[in-house]
Amino acid sequence: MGSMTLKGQGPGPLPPLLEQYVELRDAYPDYLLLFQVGDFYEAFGEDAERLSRALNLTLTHKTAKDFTTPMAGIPVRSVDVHLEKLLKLGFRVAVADQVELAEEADKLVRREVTQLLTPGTILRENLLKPEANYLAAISTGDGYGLALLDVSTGEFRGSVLYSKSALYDELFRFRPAEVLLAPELYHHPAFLQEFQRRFPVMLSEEGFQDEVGKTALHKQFDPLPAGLEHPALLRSAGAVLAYALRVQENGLPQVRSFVRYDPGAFMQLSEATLRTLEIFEPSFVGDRSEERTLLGVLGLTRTAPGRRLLRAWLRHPLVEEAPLQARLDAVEALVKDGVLRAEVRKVLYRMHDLERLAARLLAGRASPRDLAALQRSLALLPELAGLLAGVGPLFSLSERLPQPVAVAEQIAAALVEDPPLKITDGGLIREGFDPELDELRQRAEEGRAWIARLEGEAREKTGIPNLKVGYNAVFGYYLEVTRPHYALVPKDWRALQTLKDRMRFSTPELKEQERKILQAETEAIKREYAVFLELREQVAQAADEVRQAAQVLAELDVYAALAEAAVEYGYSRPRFSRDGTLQIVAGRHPVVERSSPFIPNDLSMSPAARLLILTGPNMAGKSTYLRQTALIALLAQVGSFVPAESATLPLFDRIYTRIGASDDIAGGRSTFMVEMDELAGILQGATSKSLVLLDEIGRGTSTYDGLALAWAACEYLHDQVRAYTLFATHYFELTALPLRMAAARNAHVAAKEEAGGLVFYHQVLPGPASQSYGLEVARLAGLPQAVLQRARSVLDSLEASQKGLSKEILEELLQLDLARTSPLEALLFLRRLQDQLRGLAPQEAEAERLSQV
Ligand SMILES: Nc1ncnc2c1ncn2[C@@H]1O[C@H](COP(=O)(O)OP(=O)(O)OP(=O)(O)O)[C@@H](O)[C@H]1O
Repeated sequence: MGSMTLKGQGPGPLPPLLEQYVELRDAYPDYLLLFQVGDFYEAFGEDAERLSRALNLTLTHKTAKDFTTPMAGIPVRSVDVHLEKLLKLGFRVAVADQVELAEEADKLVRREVTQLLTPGTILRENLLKPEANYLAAISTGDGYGLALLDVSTGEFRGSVLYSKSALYDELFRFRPAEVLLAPELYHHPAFLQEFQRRFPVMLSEEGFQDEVGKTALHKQFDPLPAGLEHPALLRSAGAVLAYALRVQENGLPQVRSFVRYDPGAFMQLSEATLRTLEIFEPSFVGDRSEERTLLGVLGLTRTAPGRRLLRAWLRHPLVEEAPLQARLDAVEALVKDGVLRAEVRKVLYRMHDLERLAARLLAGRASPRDLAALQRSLALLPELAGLLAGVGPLFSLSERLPQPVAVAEQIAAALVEDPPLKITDGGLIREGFDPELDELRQRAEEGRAWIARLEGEAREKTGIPNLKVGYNAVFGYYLEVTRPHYALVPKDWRALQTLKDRMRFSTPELKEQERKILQAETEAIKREYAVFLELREQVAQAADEVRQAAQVLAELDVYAALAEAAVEYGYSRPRFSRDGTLQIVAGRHPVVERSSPFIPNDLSMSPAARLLILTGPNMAGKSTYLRQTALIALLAQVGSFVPAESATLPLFDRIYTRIGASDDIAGGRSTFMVEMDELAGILQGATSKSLVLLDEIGRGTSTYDGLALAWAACEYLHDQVRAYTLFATHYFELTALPLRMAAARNAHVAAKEEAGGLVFYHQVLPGPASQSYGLEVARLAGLPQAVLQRARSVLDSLEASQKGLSKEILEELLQLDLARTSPLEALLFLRRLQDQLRGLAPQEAEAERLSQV
């Protein structure tokens, strides 16, 4: 319990309302408490300040006798919007509702915390994005145990990672909304700092206390699922579950299994690769538009589960050929049959998010509308299965597609067509479904019919021609008589209300009928509620089937989306080579080509030609070429068609990219440090089956250091690692590498200097570039003339002083035939080289030597 204090001013005691607030607030110390006061959720004191800052709300003050404290509030009716923002900002929120009616004005009503919300455990549909929403936990002990839980679908999985960088890469793929760290990590300042920098999400060490995790696991699963034998994984899985159970107090019946997966079964994609390839998000900070990402271009799915699956496939490409061919077969079938594709996508468009629906069903939280949506979706399944049945590669989908027809029929028989959202207001259940309900409704109906007849009968009996029967909320049913006819009102009528020119009456019979109607109606609503709960429970029996249907549909949706993209954008089916051949004909960058005309380019590599040195002026298109190569390889291993006329590729185990400068100023690391860090990771991790893309390595330091590092890295990749490497560089010196390395080649991106300046062809051709056009690009960018002129003269003198140094010396060395060189000749040759390297002309060199004698 807290200290019962509230930031404020004045000597007075806390008023009772605030005392109640402080008590609840202190019971949930790590949460931001939203405290219902009538139509508003309020926060007070410091929390009011936090809330107003977070949501940009006006800060007011709550004032009592001799006491005042800051106050901020949000209207109850728009709470969802604000909750969504708070969760996104990483808050945990406790919602305290008034749980009794305010009967007297001054009485303090009871309030209780009715909901806990944290970013990683959201179940409420209107607070969720279509994307998966993961809660992650990490602990150590013979590697890192990583557990991930998506409460909204029940997906529960985990893995063991054996290095910190592998852990980060994996986390970066899943992008958890909230992370629990075991105490040994949470209290490790260096780790915590680095972690927070990389993943600015809600962090805590909760769920790891003593045995709560184990207890939670044993309660959830009996026996424990396989895969939890690893101690660190067991701890993390337990923590995730315990934490989620604390928030979702009604339990997590939607969590039915745990899957331990092996990251080695997928292509490794480092965090840098996911970023630089702009698969999910544009890397340019100022640009948040998703269109500029691979997902933005390919994301033609029509259902939420399909969208989540596409994301999952993109972040975990496969490394085995057989399943990829199966995916490609399915995509191809839908590419070839445009009518089928259109039909399938049309049906999918009408499907609801069955995956989350199944989770809500299991959690006992499905609303009448959920069931109606389920029914409509299930009713589409036979049609879909029919569409797929005749199509070879899609046949297995149709076979795996369950047909819970009985459930759909049951819902259709029980539920009205367009049910209300709430289950407590009645109007849910069809006539003729439940005899008891029908009877209650019948009774109410009889009462209403009696009242309907009453008007005519009473007019006749009393002779009051304009007598009316009416209803209002305060008095119930009444008979209304206007002033001129007051004398005709029978004695036994009881006056209810007198208005200006009319009076309202009741009779014992009317009251009796009214009571009957009311009672029948109340009971009917109760009965409807019970019937609905029963229906929901029965439907929940089919939740596993619904979930499986959702999975099959998601897969179909992804195939159809990939096929749609393939047709729409002119992609072709990739082939996989066994001998390591890589042959891309007319490859394109899938995202860049969407927004501007694009020049396709070829690429040809093999184990015998696996290092490509790519030169060319700035802006020529070097990094675009590197990126498109990576994207084509990635798409192929997702099972998608690729943006190329044709493409044959080896199956890569990893894609590494080191492209563009990514500063990490917040993390206190220079551009160069980040670059070297990433390079180190690549050189350590890459294998002969990896695709490595390096752009201007060594740029961040002095020219010679940079050149030397670039050179050495190339050599290492060529000789030791033997990875497929594309190396884009401005160091012209590196174009000499192919002279010395058997499997290295030169290529350049063509540009030509013309009268008007530099013309870019964006065309990749064999051989090195003729020169670097840095100054020309600078001129295009509009650098002042004076600066350009000065740069030109500096460049001239630099070039003069280096003249002959690299190219000529290398040439001479290479041409020297040692078998025919005497020791003296060799010595003289060496001296001449040394003089040249020192930058001395022959006469100067002679003079210097004489002076030394
Ligand atoms: N094949 C292509 N067809 C059409 N436009 C292209 C092509 N390749 C690149 N571009 C365009 O040219 C511009 C420069 O491309 P890119 O960034 O790849 O050049 P770069 O050679 O890597 O430059 P720098 O050396 O300055 O990094 C981009 O705007 C890109 O859209």
